[in-house]
Amino acid sequence: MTEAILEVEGLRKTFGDAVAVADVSFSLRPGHALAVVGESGSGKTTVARMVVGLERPTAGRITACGRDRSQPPRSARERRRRGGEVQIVFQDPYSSLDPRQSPAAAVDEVLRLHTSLDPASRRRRVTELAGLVGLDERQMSARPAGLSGGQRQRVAIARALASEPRILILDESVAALDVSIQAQVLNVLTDVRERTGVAYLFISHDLAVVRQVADEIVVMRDGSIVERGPAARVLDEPHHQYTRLLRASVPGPGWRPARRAIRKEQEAR
Ligand SMILES: Nc1ncnc2c1ncn2[C@@H]1O[C@H](COP(=O)(O)OP(=O)(O)OP(=O)(O)O)[C@@H](O)[C@H]1O
Repeated sequence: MTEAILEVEGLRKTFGDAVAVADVSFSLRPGHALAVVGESGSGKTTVARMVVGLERPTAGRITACGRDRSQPPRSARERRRRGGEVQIVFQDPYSSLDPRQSPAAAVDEVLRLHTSLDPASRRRRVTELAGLVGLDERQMSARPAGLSGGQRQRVAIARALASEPRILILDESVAALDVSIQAQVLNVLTDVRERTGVAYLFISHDLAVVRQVADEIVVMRDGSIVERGPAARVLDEPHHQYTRLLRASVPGPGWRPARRAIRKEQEAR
């Protein structure tokens, strides 16, 4: 079995008396996509923030690319290396970009920080990354205000990929987009994974979205994992009642109000 690119063991985070993440363990294989699902407040974002280094774990271990990152980095170099290995794309494409900076300049900034490419090679790489996410030259030199939500999220993905991360965390990255635009960005993510071999940690409350991208799923409730397994199995034959509840609350073909769905499940057992 391939060694995990990301390993999380016994991860815990408390804020004062509040337990945001109780005890979470999972692993992600290179090039795979693991979704962390759960309703609002279940601790998904806190897990993502700890993995990328924005939040310090109260307990537990995070190993990415074979190196421990449970403790803060000891040097600027270490910080930069960690930043290169794991990148994150947030939910809100409107606030995640500098309004004064063109997408090309934003991507170039990351290339300058994380690579030793000369200016001409950086320009070529900016064009390559733009192609990877489906943005043209005009869009790459526009101001973010002149781009649509989907285009901005493509910029955020291109910028995140500029450091050639092995792991990309997508924290509700398509949640703010219209359904048709969501589908386009999810297609971009599928292409990117195929072409680069990057692994995804995909945080979402939306099971319909998760179905399109994830190989495996962990289901979080109140800071703990209540179910895990291959995506199709968890979505089509959930073992845990909470997963059934989540699934039942997704409007779509066969949708029923959650309470009734749960009662029916219980009656059927
Ligand atoms: N900085 C913080 N200070 C205090 N409590 C926090 C902080 N960050 C998160 N929490 C709490 O931790 C719990 C988990 O929050 P988290 O954002 O990780 O959940 P989530 O599943 O990602 O939900 P959402 O999708 O709404 O962001 C919540 O009860 C939240 O209020």
